[in-house]
Amino acid sequence: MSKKNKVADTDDFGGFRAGFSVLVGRPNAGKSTLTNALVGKKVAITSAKPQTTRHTIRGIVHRDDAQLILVDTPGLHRPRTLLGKRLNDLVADTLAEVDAIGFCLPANEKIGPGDKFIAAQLAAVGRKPVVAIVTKADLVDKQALTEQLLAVAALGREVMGEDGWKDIVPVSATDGFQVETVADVLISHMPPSPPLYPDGELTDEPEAVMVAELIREAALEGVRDELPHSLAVVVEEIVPREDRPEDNPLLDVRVNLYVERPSQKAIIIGKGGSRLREVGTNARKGIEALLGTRVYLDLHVKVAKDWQRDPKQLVKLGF
Ligand SMILES: Nc1nc2c(ncn2[C@@H]2O[C@H](COP(=O)(O)OP(=O)(O)OP(=O)(O)O)[C@@H](O)[C@H]2O)c(=O)[nH]1
Repeated sequence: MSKKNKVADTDDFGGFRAGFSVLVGRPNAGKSTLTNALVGKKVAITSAKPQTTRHTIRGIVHRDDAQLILVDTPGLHRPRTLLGKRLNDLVADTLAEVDAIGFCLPANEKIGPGDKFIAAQLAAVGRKPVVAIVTKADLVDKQALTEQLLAVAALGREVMGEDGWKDIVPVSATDGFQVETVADVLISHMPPSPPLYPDGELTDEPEAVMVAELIREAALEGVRDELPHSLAVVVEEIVPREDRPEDNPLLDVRVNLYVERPSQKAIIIGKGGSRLREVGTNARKGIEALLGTRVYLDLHVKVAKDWQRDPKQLVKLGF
């Protein structure tokens, strides 16, 4: 991915680095929790298609000197549901497109067949930097952590050859221990590159911008003359609904529509809420197609008289 985005090999972009990374590991290894800790907010947008990749962005770490884009792995951590060539293709595709791989192994569980299976897959990819991340460090004492680090190092030498993993980092995503270090280490393996995505809050990320645009379109349908520039759409949150079956996920998308006057609010909402329901239904179809998953769309219409003049609001609204 990043290679296609590189502008020139000779330019070092003022020391800026940007690229793609994937966290792999068996189920329950702590990948999602670590992703959220790294990204620093609840982002779990699914199935948006960034640039040239087919892979889902799980979150983006923005820094003054770097950008780390965490993508999802299809299949790697679910070996039982995929067989043979298909699995190998999927794995090879994902792993070939990232700049570094973070291999998560929990500190509090012995290395097992699931870990070894993944380790072997990683070794088969060859030449990609693999950073071993020993997760849930808070669950064990120092001695047990040391022992696990040694066992993980031994696994690295076993599958990757003498040099083993590029780095081994213990981390606790829940108490923040070494989360920054994980980011530092992964970023050290990113290539020199300009930022690949705009910085900022969820509202500035490509998926949220597109979601907002779909809602804006639907909300203005047929009433464009009455609501010219006074409508701002802010995606507050895109989060997966908890306790959904894995094969039938649902995303909660919470959105505020800001208008300037109560009369405009009435137009958007319509008689008894009928128009807003229609807006929601129309927008939802587009959003589901965009994100590739079912969506529960929660729309709120608010009057924010001065939003066009308030700099803080403007930033929030993505201007
Ligand atoms: N104590 C502790 N628990 C953690 C930590 N990270 C994750 N957990 C817990 O471990 C469990 C699994 O974490 P997830 O982040 O969902 O693991 P995952 O690898 O994304 O799991 P799959 O989606 O099944 O692949 C959850 O109950 C987390 O709360 C940690 O640093 N410390």
